[in-house]
Amino acid sequence: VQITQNLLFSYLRYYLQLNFSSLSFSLVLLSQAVSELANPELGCCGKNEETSLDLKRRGNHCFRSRDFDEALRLYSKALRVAPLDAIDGDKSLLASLFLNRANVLHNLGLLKESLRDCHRALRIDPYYAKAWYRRGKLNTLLGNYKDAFRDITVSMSLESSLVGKKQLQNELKAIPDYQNNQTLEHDEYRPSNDAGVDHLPSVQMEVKLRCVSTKEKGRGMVSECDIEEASVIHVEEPFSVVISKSCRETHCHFCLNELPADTVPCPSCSIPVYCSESCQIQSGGMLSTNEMDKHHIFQKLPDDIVEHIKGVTSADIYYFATDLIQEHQHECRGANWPAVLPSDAVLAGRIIMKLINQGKAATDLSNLQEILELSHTYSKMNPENKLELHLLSIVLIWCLSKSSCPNLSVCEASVTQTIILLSQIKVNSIAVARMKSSGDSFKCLPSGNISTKEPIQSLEQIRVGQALYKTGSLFNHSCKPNIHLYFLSRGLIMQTTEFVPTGCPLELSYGPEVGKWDCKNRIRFLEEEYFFHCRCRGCAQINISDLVINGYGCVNTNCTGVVLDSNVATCESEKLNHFFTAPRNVDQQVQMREKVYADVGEVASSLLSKPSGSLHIEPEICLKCGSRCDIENSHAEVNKAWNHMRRVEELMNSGRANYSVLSDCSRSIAVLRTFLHMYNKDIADAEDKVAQACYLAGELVDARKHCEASIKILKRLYEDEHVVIGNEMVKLASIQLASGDSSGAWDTTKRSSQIFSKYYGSHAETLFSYLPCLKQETAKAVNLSTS
Ligand SMILES: C[S@@+](CC[C@H](N)C(=O)[O-])C[C@H]1O[C@@H](n2cnc3c(N)ncnc32)[C@H](O)[C@@H]1O
Repeated sequence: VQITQNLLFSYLRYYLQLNFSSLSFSLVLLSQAVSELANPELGCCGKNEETSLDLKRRGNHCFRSRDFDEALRLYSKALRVAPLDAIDGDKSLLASLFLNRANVLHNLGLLKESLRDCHRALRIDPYYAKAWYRRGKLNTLLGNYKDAFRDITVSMSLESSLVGKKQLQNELKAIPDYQNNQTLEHDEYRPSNDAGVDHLPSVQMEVKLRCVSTKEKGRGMVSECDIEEASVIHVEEPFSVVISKSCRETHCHFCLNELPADTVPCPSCSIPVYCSESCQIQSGGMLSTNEMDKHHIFQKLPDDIVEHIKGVTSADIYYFATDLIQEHQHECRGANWPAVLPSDAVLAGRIIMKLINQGKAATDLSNLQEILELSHTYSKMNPENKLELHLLSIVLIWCLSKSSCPNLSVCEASVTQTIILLSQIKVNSIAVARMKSSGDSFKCLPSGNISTKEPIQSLEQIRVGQALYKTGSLFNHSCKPNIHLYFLSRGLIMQTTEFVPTGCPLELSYGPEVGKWDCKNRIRFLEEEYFFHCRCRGCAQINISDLVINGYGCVNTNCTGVVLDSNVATCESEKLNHFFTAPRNVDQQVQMREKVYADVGEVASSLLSKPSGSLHIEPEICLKCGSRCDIENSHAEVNKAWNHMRRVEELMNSGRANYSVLSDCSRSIAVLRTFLHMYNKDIADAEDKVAQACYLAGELVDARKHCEASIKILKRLYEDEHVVIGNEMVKLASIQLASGDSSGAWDTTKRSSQIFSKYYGSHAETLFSYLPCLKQETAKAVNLSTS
C-alpha cells in the first residue's frame, strides 16, 4: 500500500505541476479509496467468529422479544461474517444461524424462504434434529405431506429422549394423509430452492444482423432483412458484470435481482450476498461438499427415508455451471479493494482476471486490446479524466497482483493496457437497470384492491449494475432509437420499437432521447459522458420536439408559434445549415435536401404554418408570426411559478395537501401556460405533479384533467406509442378506475399494455408487476358494471 501511495502521489505531483489547481470529485474519492486500502481496520473483509456470535446473541434477544424484522436483519448479518468451520456449543455456527433465521422467517409468514433456510442448515449438518423437525412443520403447512412425513421421521430417529420421540410420533399422526404416506413409494427429490436466473428468449431465425463501419460512427449494427416492430433482435449474457455500490445490500451480487429475505452469503468473505446458492456458486465457486456415505447413523432407516436424507443434504445439485469462470473468486481473498474501488475498476479487474484464467491474456496484459476489440475515446478525454484512469489502473494492477494474481506484472505495459481498458469500459459498458418496485403506485394489496394512498406510479429505473456485453457494445446511439434494450437478470434483450427495413442501422439510446431533452442538452451529455459528438438522425434533422420542448410562447395571444432562447436557436440553426453545407456528392445532396425539406415541411405545416423550406430560426423571435418576445422576463416569471410549485410539492410530500394547495398549483400552471409554449415539457411535468396531488387528495376529476393534459403534451414531444406515454396511461387508468370510469380504465390499460409489449415483449408483465394487477382490477370493474 505504501509503495502504491508513493507512486500515486508522485504521479499526482507530476500532474499538478501541469496546472491542476483543484482535484475533481472523482479524484478526491479515489484518494479516499487509497487511504481506505491502507487502513488495517478496513483492510479485511474476511469472516469474524466473534462478531458473528455477538450478532447471533442480539438476534436471539430480538427473537425472544418478538422483534422479528430486527432478528432477521441481525441473523443475516451474522451469517455474512460467520466462518465456515465456527462452532457454537455443539453445533456449526452457520447451521444454527440458518435454523434461527428459518424460525424468524416462519414467524414472518415467509414459509418458502424458511424452508430454504432449513435446507441450508441440513446441508451443513445432516444430524440437526431441530432443522428436520422445522422442515417437517413447514412442509406440512405448504402441503408437501410426503416430505413432511419423511422429515419428521428423520427428526424422530435423531431424538434420544422417549418423551421427545412420543411428541414427534404425535406430530407424524397430525400430518394429513398420514396413512397414505406410510405406504408411498420413494420418488425423486425435487429441490425447493433457488429462484435461479431468468432464461433469455430466443431470437427468431430469420432476424439477421451485420456489423458495418462508417466514418462518422465507427462500427455499428445494421439489419440484413426487414424486421417487424417489437421483434427480439439480440440477446446476450454479459462478458462481465459488477453490482452498483448503492445496490449492494438490496440486490443479488450475481443475477442483480432483488434479494429475498433469505439471503445467501459468500462462504469465504463478508462482501457479497446472493439470492440463492446457484448465484453464489456461479459467482464465487463451490466450497463445501457433502459426505453422506459416512452417515452410518441413518443406516437403520428405511431405504426411502435414507434416499430422502441424501436428496435434501446432498450438494451435487449445485455443481452445475461451475465450468464458468467465477467472477468473484479472485476478489475473495480477505482484501477489501473490491468494496473500496469504484465500480469501473472492479469491472476492469473482473475482465482482466477472466481473460487471464481463460489463458487468453498475457501476464503483462500486452494483448488485452487485441482480444477485446473494443473502441475507446481516450484521446478525447480531458486531462483530469485521464489522470483518474492512470491512477486507477496503477491501484488496480497493484491490488490484483498482491491479492490474487502474483504472476501479473506491475509494469508499463500492464498499466497502459489497463488505462485503455478503463477508457473502453467508460464508452462500452452498459448500465443494467431495473424498474423500481418500491414506492409503486396503487400497490396491489393482498385483497387485490388498489390503494389510492400511494403516489401514482412513475417510470423510474434504478441502475443495479454495470456490465460489458461484447456484441451489445457494437450498437451505436441514436436520440431517435429504433431499438430498445432491457434486462432479465444479467441478460440483455434488444427489441425493435418500429419496423426496420433492410440495411437500416439498428440504434439504441445511451440515455438522451428526442422528447426527453432538447438537442443541445443531448449533445452536451453525450460529449461529457461518452466523449463523442452525436451524429444521429434526431440531432441532424429539425423536429417538432426539439423546437418546442424548452420553447416560450408568442406574445401575440392568438399565435401558437414558438420562441427560442439563443442557445436553442443556435443549435437548431446549425442543424438547418449543416444539411446544406456538409460535403456530399450531388445525389446525396439532392436526397438530403428533399429529406430535410420533408421534415421541415412536416414541422412547419403542423406547428408553424410555414411553407416547406422557409423556416428561419432566430432567437427571441416567434417562428410563426415573427413577433419579438422578452425571454428574460418570461424566464423570470416561469422561475417564480416553479419555485411556488416546489414549495407546494414539499407540502404534499409532508401530507399537507388540501384544496388551497391544489388551487395554488393550478395558478402556477396557468403562469407556465402564459409564458411557455403550449408543448413545453415543463408544463407536462407540472401537469403530472398536480395530477398526482389531486389523486392523493381525492380530487379525481381534476386529477384526470391534469393527467390527460400531460399526456397530450408528451405525445407531441415523443411519439404516440412511446413507453413514456404508456407510463402516463397507467396513471390515467388508475385515476379512471378510482373515479368509477371502468370502461375508460379498461381501454387505457389495454393501450398502455400494447405500448409496454412493444418495448418489453412478453416480459412486460414480469418487469412491471403492477400491470397484471391493473388489468385484473379493470376487468373486474368492467364485469361489475356490465353485470
Ligand atoms: C459503444 S461504442 C459503439 C460501437 C463503436 N461505433 C465501435 O466502433 O466499436 C460507442 C462509440 O461509438 C461511436 N458512436 C456511437 N453512436 C454515435 C453517434 N450517434 N454519433 C457519433 N458517434 C457515435 C462513438 O465513438 C462512441 O464512443
